[in-house]
Amino acid sequence: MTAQILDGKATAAAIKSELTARVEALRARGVQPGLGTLLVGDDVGSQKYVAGKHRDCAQVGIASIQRELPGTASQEEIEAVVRELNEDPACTGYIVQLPLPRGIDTNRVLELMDPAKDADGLHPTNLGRLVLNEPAPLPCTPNGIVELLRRHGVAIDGANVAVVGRGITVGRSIGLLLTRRSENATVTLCHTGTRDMAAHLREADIVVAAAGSPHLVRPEHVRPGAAVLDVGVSRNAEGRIVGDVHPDVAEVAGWLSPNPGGVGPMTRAMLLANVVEAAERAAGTGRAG
Ligand SMILES: Nc1nc2c(c(=O)[nH]1)N[C@@H](CN(C=O)c1ccc(C(=O)N[C@@H](CCC(=O)O)C(=O)O)cc1)CN2
Repeated sequence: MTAQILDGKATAAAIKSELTARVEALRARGVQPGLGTLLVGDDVGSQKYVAGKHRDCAQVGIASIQRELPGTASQEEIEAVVRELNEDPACTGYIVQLPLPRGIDTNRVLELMDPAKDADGLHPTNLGRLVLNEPAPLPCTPNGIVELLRRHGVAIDGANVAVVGRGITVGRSIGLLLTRRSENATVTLCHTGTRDMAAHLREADIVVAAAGSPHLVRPEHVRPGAAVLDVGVSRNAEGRIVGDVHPDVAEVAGWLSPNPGGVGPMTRAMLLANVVEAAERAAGTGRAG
């Protein structure tokens, strides 16, 4: 068996073209959505992701507001920019690029954000709304994974899903999405304390590998025909991306997301979707109420 590709690049392009039409409709009503980003420090990966987010904005007609601080910035300096973005009327939604430098209290920064402008869906109020099944911006990578599976016709309803990794942007939040009635999956969250990860993975119809551990998921861990999503990003000596999924998994899986070209572009597309949805909600034309 050679797995079919869960093509994030092509799917994100289709979503962006749908969003372009929605942004045009907003602009026709005098509403200009604007995405703000706060990048702290000089991590090359983070710089690249933020640059990609602003390129996407330009493509779909969303305005860009870019704020940068050096890696030496204090908690107070970071919080001052967050307050500015909360107040800036041109910024209809924004993100704080993660991770923040060591020594910064990330939760305090996220909690200071205006939840109505939280384009990442990571503010505690919005994560709480997700738990309560109330309308909220959804965390971008989990939402991108759900959309990628849906648009490729992979069944989620009733599926056993094994997630590897308990980080805030993916592992901890994806279970909240996938166990909603609308998705209806059964989710097992594996982490470094899990006794027999292989046993959980072998039971899964869908595997989400988000541990940041190169080639952690190997062919012998995967049930033939399963869908495997490779979210982890590590870099080799040449700076190339190495995912969490061993390339030989393609011989066993039914579906596989490439890395790069899978979940990354979907993360960016769903960020734009959150910005557009928030602007639509504010303009009284929202889909999500
Ligand atoms: N505030 C946030 N911080 C972080 C998030 C997040 O959702 N919100 N997720 C990740 C990084 N991330 C988004 O910020 C992200 C990761 C990867 C990509 C992407 O498009 N990757 C490309 C490859 C790019 C490359 O060559 O390096 C791909 O997969 O094809 C976009 C966004 C952590 N931080």
